[in-house]
Amino acid sequence: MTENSPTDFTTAKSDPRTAGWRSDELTPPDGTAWDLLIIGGGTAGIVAAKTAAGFGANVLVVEAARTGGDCLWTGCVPSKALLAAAHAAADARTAVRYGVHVDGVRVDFGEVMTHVRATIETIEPDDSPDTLRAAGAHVAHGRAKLSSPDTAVIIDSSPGTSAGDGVRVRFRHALIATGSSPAIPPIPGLAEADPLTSDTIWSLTELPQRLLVLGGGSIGCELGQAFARLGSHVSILEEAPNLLPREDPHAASLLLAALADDGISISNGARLESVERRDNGWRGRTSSGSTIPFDRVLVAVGRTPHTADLGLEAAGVTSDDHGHVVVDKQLRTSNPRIWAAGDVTGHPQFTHVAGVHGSLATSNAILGLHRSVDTATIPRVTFTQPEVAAVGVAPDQAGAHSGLTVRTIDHTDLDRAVTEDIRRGVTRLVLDRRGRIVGATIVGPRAGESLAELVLAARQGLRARDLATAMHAYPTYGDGPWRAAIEHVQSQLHRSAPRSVRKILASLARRRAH
Ligand SMILES: Cc1cc2nc3c(=O)[nH]c(=O)nc-3n(C[C@H](O)[C@H](O)[C@H](O)COP(=O)(O)OP(=O)(O)OC[C@H]3O[C@@H](n4cnc5c(N)ncnc54)[C@H](O)[C@@H]3O)c2cc1C
Ligand SMILES: NC(=O)c1ccc[n+]([C@@H]2O[C@H](COP(=O)([O-])OP(=O)(O)OC[C@H]3O[C@@H](n4cnc5c(N)ncnc54)[C@H](O)[C@@H]3O)[C@@H](O)[C@H]2O)c1
Repeated sequence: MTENSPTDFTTAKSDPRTAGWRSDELTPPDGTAWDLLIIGGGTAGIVAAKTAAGFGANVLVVEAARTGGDCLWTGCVPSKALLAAAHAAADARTAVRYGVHVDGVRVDFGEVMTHVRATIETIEPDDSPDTLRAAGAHVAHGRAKLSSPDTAVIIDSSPGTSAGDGVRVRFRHALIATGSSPAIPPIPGLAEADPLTSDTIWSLTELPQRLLVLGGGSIGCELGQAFARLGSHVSILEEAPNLLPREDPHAASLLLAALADDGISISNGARLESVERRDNGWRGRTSSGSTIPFDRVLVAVGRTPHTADLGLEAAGVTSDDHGHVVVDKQLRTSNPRIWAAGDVTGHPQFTHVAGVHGSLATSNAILGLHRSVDTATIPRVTFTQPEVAAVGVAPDQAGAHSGLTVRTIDHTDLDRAVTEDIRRGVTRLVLDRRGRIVGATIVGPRAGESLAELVLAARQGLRARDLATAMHAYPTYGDGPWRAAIEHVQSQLHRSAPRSVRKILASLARRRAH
């Protein structure tokens, strides 16, 4: 796998190449060592910098490109802005099912991308160098490389500056928060087809007519659906038997049906073997013997951590076979002075994880705390329509653990889903022997929002009966988890209650259903 380097996307203020970023003095205020040197100014680095400055520490953030990182410039923010436009187009086209006729839906891709850029520019000030300085951190533009267990060299990489030997800085603690880049598999002919990635797709000025998406994970499904709804003919090729292979297969099958409704051709269980040029574009050959014609290909097969040229060895920091920095539960590396946070650690790659990591590692480093990361209740949401949201144990994994029960509520007769005529969806709760919620998967509109109470429940060890006794507003999608919890409580009562009580419960359940 090779790495792609990020490309320019906007001309917003925190891009040093367009705004003449000013680097702060690299000598620490006490003249000896920085309390915390942060390498990388993405989500993990930014949260760490604000946390450390809040503790009164002398903190220096070194960022090689633009503060804000992947999430702001090429990840969550542009992808959700693009999806908002795509979903609006699809809603307009399908409004006819409510008797609302929206004739002649036309997508202007240039205007869609203007909306995407405007979204970034609105959020960008939260992550800018000036905001970090206002919080009390020092910010430098440059590439940092660890040079010993307590020093790093910072090389200014702004255009017009000569690389030179760089400036050596000393630190009491350092945080590696260098993130990751899209991986490109070595497939014959792929490089010649100038593959797009989540870094470069934002520079498109025209909608590709035929887009091949390699990988049916979060990026492949989100961007595949976005481009299909904006007007591209999209094919998704996923080597695993299901889309979103980390999620419950039932959830994946509902998403597959929705993507097929968008006109997307999906090939599961097949690999791309080679790519060759054709007169009118490109053609991919798959391991199942089929061919896929396309104009552009988007590669979304996972990510490579940024550790290749970081001086890990000189600093005594261990990395694993994939290049991820190895950390313990407290996010400390094999060098006790050095910590790591976010995508570079190999923990689930989400902005909320990067942010929590940044705060936790900094508190442990600066205050000497021993807080551990919670890996059991990390929420994950794929922002397709329908959304696929999950936390904890996936329902299909429940069988692998003893004593777990799955409660499933199909959305076909969930009143809110019926009123909106969006009945393709499901809520599944995974409960342990004591009825505690240890996992949940929801597919449907705003599933990410519905998930929040289940994340809290799983984190706090709440039981189905706690959820069942909390009144939920009618009609909401929150009815899905509520009904699943009630169903569980009822089944437990049925098991233990005498026949007369069971009859009363059954009649109550019947009345509730009417
Ligand atoms: C298309 C897409 C959509 C996504 N959508 C979501 C979503 O909806 N929700 C969600 O939770 N997550 C989403 N993610 C994932 C999320 O963007 C990442 O998990 C998150 O941004 C990781 O943050 P980070 O701070 O670890 O790394 P990054 O944001 O990558 O920051 C690392 C920074 O370090 C800098 N750097 C690297 N090496 C050096 C060096 N040697 N010296 C100095 N600086 C250096 C880089 O320039 C970069 O700015 C998405 C990702 C993609 C690609
Ligand atoms: N909504 C969100 O939170 C969100 C959205 C986008 C990205 N992300 C984060 O970004 C990370 C990277 O996203 P991603 O989609 O690149 O990775 P991913 O790991 O989510 O999915 C990659 C997919 O590509 C498949 N694959 C791998 N090699 C392949 C090959 N040669 N041919 C065909 N398929 C192949 C894998 O089986 C997998 O399903 C995700 O893990 C996620 O954490 C999050």
